[in-house]
Order: sequence, then C-alpha cells, then structure tokens
Amino acid sequence: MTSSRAKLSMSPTAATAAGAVRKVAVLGGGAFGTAMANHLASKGIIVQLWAREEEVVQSVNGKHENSIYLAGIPLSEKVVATSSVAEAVNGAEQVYLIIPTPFIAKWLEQNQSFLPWWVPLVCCSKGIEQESLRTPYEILVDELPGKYHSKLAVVSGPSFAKEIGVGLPTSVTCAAQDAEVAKQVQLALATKAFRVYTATDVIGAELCGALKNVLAIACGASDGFGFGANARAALITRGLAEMTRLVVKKGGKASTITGLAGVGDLVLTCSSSLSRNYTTGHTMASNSLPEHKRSKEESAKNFNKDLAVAEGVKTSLAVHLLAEKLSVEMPICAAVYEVIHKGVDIKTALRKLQDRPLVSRKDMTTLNVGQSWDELVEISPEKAEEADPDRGPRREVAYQEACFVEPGKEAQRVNGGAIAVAKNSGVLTGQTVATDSRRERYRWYRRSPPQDEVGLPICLRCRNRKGSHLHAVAPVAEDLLPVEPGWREIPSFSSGTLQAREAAYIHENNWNEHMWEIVSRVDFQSLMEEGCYLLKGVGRDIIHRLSFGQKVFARKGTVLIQEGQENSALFVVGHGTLAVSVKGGPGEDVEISTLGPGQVVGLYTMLKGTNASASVTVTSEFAYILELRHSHFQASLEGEPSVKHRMQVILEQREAQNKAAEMVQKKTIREV
Ligand SMILES: NC(=O)c1ccc[n+]([C@@H]2O[C@H](COP(=O)([O-])OP(=O)(O)OC[C@H]3O[C@@H](n4cnc5c(N)ncnc54)[C@H](O)[C@@H]3O)[C@@H](O)[C@H]2O)c1
Ligand SMILES: O=P(O)(O)OC[C@H](O)CO
Repeated sequence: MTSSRAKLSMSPTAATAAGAVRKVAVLGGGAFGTAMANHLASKGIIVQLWAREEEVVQSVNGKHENSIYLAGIPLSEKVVATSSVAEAVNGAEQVYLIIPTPFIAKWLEQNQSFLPWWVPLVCCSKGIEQESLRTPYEILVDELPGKYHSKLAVVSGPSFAKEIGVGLPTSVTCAAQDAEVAKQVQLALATKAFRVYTATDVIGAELCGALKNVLAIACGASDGFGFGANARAALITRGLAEMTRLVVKKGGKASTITGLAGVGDLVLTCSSSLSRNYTTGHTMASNSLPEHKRSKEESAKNFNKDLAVAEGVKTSLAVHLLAEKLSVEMPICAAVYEVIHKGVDIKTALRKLQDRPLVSRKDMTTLNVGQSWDELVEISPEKAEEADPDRGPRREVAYQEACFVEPGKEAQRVNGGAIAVAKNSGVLTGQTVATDSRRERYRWYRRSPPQDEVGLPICLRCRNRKGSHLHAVAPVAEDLLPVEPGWREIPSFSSGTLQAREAAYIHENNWNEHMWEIVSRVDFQSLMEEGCYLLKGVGRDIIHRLSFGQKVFARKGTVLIQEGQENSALFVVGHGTLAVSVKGGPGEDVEISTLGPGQVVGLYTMLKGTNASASVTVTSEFAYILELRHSHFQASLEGEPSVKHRMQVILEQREAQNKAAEMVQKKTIREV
C-alpha cells in the first residue's frame, strides 16, 4: 500500500495535479509564446522555449529579450530558448503549443515523436485551417495518436501578448474535454494578475477565438474609413450574432460565447490597435483612401496575404467555407472574405452590409416547433424575457452538459437531480430540456442541434443538487426557447435499469485518488481502436467522437443491463470486470462470460432491437466504463460500410452463445 502510494505521488500526473509544476515547454517563439513563457517563468517555473528562428534563440538567451517578436520586454532568466524541440520538451510537466494555426499540422508531422503524451498539451493558437476547416484542437486530435487526446487543452480569451509581457491583469479560459486537465493548466498559469477560468467547451472556445480575428479585420477597416464608434459597435454586435450562429451550429455552448473566449476576446480585438487583425483591417482601409494616392492594384500588392501574421486573414476563407457548408448566415465575415480573397473593394463591401434588406426581429411567441434556428437567433434576450415572463430570471434555469438521447421518453428524476430524455415531438432539429431552479419542473426548448454529427436530438443533463459540478448557467435567450408553453412536473424517481444504474454511478466529486489515476491512464479511444472488433478500420475521427460518451465509475454490483429489460446503451470497459449472466432457474444466475478492459457489451440488444437477453453486472470493486447511447453509436457509424458486415458476424456469434446459454438454463448441457 505504502509503496504503491509513493509510486503514484511520483508520477507526472500526481505532481501536476498538485499544482507543483516545475518545468514546462513552450513551443513557439512568437509574441504570444514568448509572453506566456515569461508569465510562467514569473511563477518560478523553468521554461524551455522552442523557437524556430536562431536569432530568437540567441536574443532570448543572450539579451533576455525576444527582439524579433516581443521587442522591449525584458524576459526572466528562467526562460531558456532552444532550437531543438527534443530539448525543449525534456522533463516538461506541461507543454504549450503556440504557433500560428496554418503551420500546426506540418509542424506536428515533423515533431510529433518528441511530444510527451502523458502531460497536458495546451494549444493557445487561434484560427481555422484553410484546407481542412479544422480548429487547432481538431488538428491535434487528427494528427496525434489517441493516447494524447485525454491530455489536450486550449487557452483562449482576451490576451494581448504585449500586456501579458508587462504583467498587466489578464483573464483567460482554459478548455479541455477532461476537466481535471483544465484544472492542472489553471493551477500552472494562475497568478493574481492572470486569472484562468476552466471550461469543457473546447470547440466553442476555439471557434470564438478564430472568428473574432475575422470580425476584428472588419472593425479595423470601419475605423480606418472613419465610420465612427456607432458603426464599430454595430459590427461587434452583429458579429457576435454571426459568432453565435456558427458556434452553436458546431455544438458549442452559449455560455462560451458570453464568456471571455467569446465576447471578451471579440470586444478586445475589435477595438484596439494592439490587435494585429484590427490593424490589418485598418491598414487595408486607410491604404485604399484616395489621399494615399494608391491604385487598387498597389493596395492589393501592399497587403501580402501569405506573410500576414494576422490569423484572421487566412481564417476568413475557412470561415466562409465553413459557413457555406453549414448553411450559416455570416454577412460580416463574408465581406471580409470577399475583400481579402476575391479582391472586392473594401468600402463597397462594408457599404453592402448596410444595404442588406431590413429585417424585423421576430417575437419568440410566434415561433413554432420546426422553425429553423436561423430565425431563432434573431431574438434579443430582452425580447425573450419579455415574451416569456413565466420563465423567470434566466439565471434560475440550471442545466449542464449536452448528452445524446433517444426520442420517446419522458423526463425522469435521477439521483437527486434530473435526467431528461427527448420527447419525440416529430421535430428532427433537436431539443433541449432545462429545469427550473428547484429542479421540480422541466420544459423543452429548441436548440441548434448537433444533428450534422449524430442526427439526433439532444438534451441537457442536470446533475445532483449537492454535486460540486452543478452550476446555474444563464442560457442566452437567443439560443434557448421553449417549444411548448408551461412547465411539466418531473415525475418522481421510478424503478428501472436506467435509473438504478445511474443512481449507482459514483459521481466525480466522490472519485478518490485511485480513480483519478485510472481516469488519467485509461484511453477509451485507443481501447476502441485496438480492442473492438466492430470498430476495426473505422475512421479515427468517428472513434474519437464516440470516446466523448459519458465516462463513469460504477460500484460493484451495479446492474448495467438487466435481462428481459430494455437497454439503450453500449458499455466499453476501461477498468475492472463485468459479468454477463442469464437466469438459470428461480433465484439462480448462470455466468456465461466475464468482460475486462477493451471489451464492449450491449451490442446485441442494439442490433436486434430487443430487450436484453442477459444481465451485465459489475464484479470488481468498481468499473470505469464508457457509456454510449445506442442512438448516438448507430448514428455515428452510419455510412461505415465494413461495420454492417461485422455487426452481422457479432449477431451470429451472440445467437450461438445464447443457444448455449439456453441449454444451460434447461440443464441440457449438464446431461451431455
Ligand atoms: N500575439 C498575441 O497577442 C496572441 C494572443 C493570443 C493568441 N495568439 C495566437 O498565438 C498564435 C501564435 O501567434 P504569435 O503572436 O505568438 O506569433 P507571431 O505572429 O508573433 O509570430 C509568428 C510565429 O510564427 C512562427 N512561424 C512562422 N512560420 C512558421 C512555420 N512555417 N512553422 C512554424 N512556425 C512558424 C514564427 O516562428 C513565429 O513564432 C496565433 O495563433 C495567435 O492567434 C496570439
Ligand atoms: O493581435 P491579434 O489580433 O492576433 O489578437 C491577439 C489576441 O488574440 C487577443 O486576445
């Protein structure tokens, strides 16, 4: 016991979790990499800064200044620069990747082998890759093996390198799929002058960071023409609406848009000449003014797209393509794209925005089930409040985390909180449920669905009232509108496998040290890639998406699947053992197999669409499992040709197994 504890406390995870980070690597010697390196060093952390340019290495090591990218700011002696990635990451307990988005994929191809997979890998880049339309996080997920994925995090928010460099107060968001990883990064970065908020909405934080760059170009241009503060405020506000539409369409959260990574960074970048993106727009506009006596051709030459460090330049093309692909209306971003990539005159593009047909803001009470999301986002929060007095202060609506559910179920109380499953109202565009502040009533809301990804409705899950993870989040009225008038009572706890199972899960706030160690070690993506016959050859992006299912610890004795009852989930075992058993006679269970890490159970009922033919029970002290709803699983695998065949094979195997089990039940096997 003593020795295993001692071993644990020496593991990199434990050291990082305790906040005792001593050495980090910052990969990228531009302005932001240097500022972040200096900030971390100000906490006494040894920072190994990788820079691409030898002059940067020499300047940092010789003069303690990055005279190329962050001139005039003295750097701590704890920042040591190197041109070797291997040297930079040596012994690092956290790695910060801070290079412009267009170079990330190539950089990873060349340097991936040096990157440690067991420590947080934090990306601070803001942009969208032109060719693939991927955010930095999506690039990392695609380009790095599964073992890295649980340690990925992003940092976003209003943070000019120059201000961080001189220690001015700054607040940012660190988002990670794994809340514990975000917490570790928070601990490493936080100081009195540098606040870090954690979040789990990685895609939302990244898209906000990328979009604000494009919008800042528009604001800079508007200011460059002298259009005034009214015009800039309108661009920021309508830009926010564009940001909201895209982020929500991609599955991001409303709370991210109203937070530091969204509004915070948008306001900063759109109104300060410290921003390279704003300045780019400003320069484009002022260069095109007649007093500069430049021809249009000269201006175009002057503005070299390939050398620009302003991420918004390249991102504007990516946003244009993404908006087209997802049918999201983004007129301001489209204008920036047209100017930069289509050679449209900048003033004409901005004026065109003013000339758009006048629209009336729709009253939410006129909206019906089935109306499109684009209509909904036109409604202001004030209007929504006004139109729905019954809803009360928005802060009183508590919800947390989306999960994929099957239609046709009523909401049910689970474990002191409420789990609500989508009620099939014939709407394929997705719904959301939220409870009132006392979690006694619920109602349905329409929400932009992640249906492009899974084709299913979603709902929001409320956690245990006492759980540390329950928080009241104010939904932006624009993205959360009731489908039907009035509230419904949440029925009281009823029996059934689903409720009993969920009630037996050990909630995150009760996880012990051993469990956290298991969480950091178990990589469901690799387990599914390597261990699941059904998923052999299936695209990594799909398996990656599947690995985002609910990860839980279930106590010994928890019945995950009950023979004869409906089952709507698959379980991937990450740790521990499960027993598969059938009833052998009154009060007698016959164990037909044992499952361990990497194995999947629940496929048969999904494939046959019948009630469970066997029970599955946790037999180890506890089991760490990934729970995947059938509907989510099936929708994710749609269009994977090889999967159908394998499903058939599994079905046949299970039928043979069931026959054998039946013989056991009838005792015929023992007679043979
Ligand atoms: N500067 C800021 O205030 C700030 C703040 C937050 C986030 N960011 C983000 O950080 C990222 C990096 O920006 P920055 O301001 O540190 O950079 P920068 O514009 O100061 O410098 C450009 C960087 O790109 C690197 N680079 C150029 N060509 C490269 C290539 N082919 N491969 C790899 N690297 C190459 C250079 O070495 C240099 O480090 C961007 O995504 C930016 O949006 C910047
Ligand atoms: O200089 P910009 O325009 O790249 O903006 C820097 C940061 O992203 C601001 O948060």
